[in-house]
Amino acid sequence: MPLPGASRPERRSPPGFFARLALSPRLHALAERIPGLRGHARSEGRALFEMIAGFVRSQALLAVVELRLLPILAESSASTAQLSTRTSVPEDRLAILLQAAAALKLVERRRGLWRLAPRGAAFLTVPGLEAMVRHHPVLYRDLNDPVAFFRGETQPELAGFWPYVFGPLAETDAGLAQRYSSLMADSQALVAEDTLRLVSLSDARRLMDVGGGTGTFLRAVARKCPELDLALFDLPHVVAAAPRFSPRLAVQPGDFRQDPIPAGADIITLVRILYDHPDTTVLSLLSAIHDALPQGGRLVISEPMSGGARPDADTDIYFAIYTLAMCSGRTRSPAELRDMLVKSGFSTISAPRTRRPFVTSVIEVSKA
Ligand SMILES: C[S@@+](CC[C@H](N)C(=O)[O-])C[C@H]1O[C@@H](n2cnc3c(N)ncnc32)[C@H](O)[C@@H]1O
Repeated sequence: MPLPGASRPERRSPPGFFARLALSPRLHALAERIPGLRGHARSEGRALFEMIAGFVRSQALLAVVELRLLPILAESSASTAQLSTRTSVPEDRLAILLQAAAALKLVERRRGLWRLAPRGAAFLTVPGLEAMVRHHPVLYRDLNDPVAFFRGETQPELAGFWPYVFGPLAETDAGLAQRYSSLMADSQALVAEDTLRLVSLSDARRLMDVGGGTGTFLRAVARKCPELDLALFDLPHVVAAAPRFSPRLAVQPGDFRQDPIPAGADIITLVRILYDHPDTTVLSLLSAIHDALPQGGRLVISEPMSGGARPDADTDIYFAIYTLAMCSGRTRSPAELRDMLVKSGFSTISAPRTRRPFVTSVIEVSKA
């Protein structure tokens, strides 16, 4: 029996059965000769290569976006020489980028001319994608030394980025604030669409969106439920820029880290809010929302969530590492959120629902 204070031997267990098999080079050679296993081995090989080379894809995409190749091709098809003139990229180097873009299925080549492919057209059409790609160099720089990053030895630029965009400093750089508020508003379209398909508002009377920015989500709510009274709660300098788009909209400036959440709504939404904040802030915000809701009132949490016990390739890589770089919040699993909701007084908590985990997942709770 270990003495008090003595360090316990670490529990170690060997890799699982399939991992042990995969560690055997002989099995790899054998797998190539057995039809059923051959397909599996090759798709695993491809998955490994995609993982290794993923950063080059993202940077090729960034070049395509920054050079505005897709909007140019949306106007009309063009030769490599014509595109070289428009982008000031030497023809031989641009040919390599265009070939990569074709491999990404963003563009395609017909009779010597490049044209927009359906995926490239979708990229241009889905709101927020272009702005999202264009803000990624910040995260890319933060991950330049990933070991130091995970050891916590770096000072990520992203940690100052969003506070700068939304914080008081933004008042001195309106252009930057506008650009990234637009990114939030643009990317909100998909989040709102999925959230409103997953949540019924038929019995609601007044909905308050806490941290609702300039009201993009509420505008989507108003389109779906024109009879609903709406309230927008966000920091004073953020709501100052919110268009008063409906006589049913009440704007309620406040700071949820120090002000109470105003009462009066029977449904409160938190859309892409909790993952920006540490556990202490989240717990006090959830308790304040519990206080503000009437009996039977509902809280809807909508944001990308970790897969928890079943890791999710989109949220547990992109969102979890993004929020780690922000140094303020974290991407939580539904089980973690459920624990925090219980601690905040909520008891009836729905199972998480999602249409596309990389867009958002929704948890609904009601006050008993
Ligand atoms: C990630 S944005 C999400 C905006 C919007 N809900 C959406 O999904 O597009 C976070 C929002 O929370 C607001 N916010 C951050 N801290 C806040 C606080 N202490 N009190 C009120 N709002 C806050 C920000 O101003 C910003 O509008």
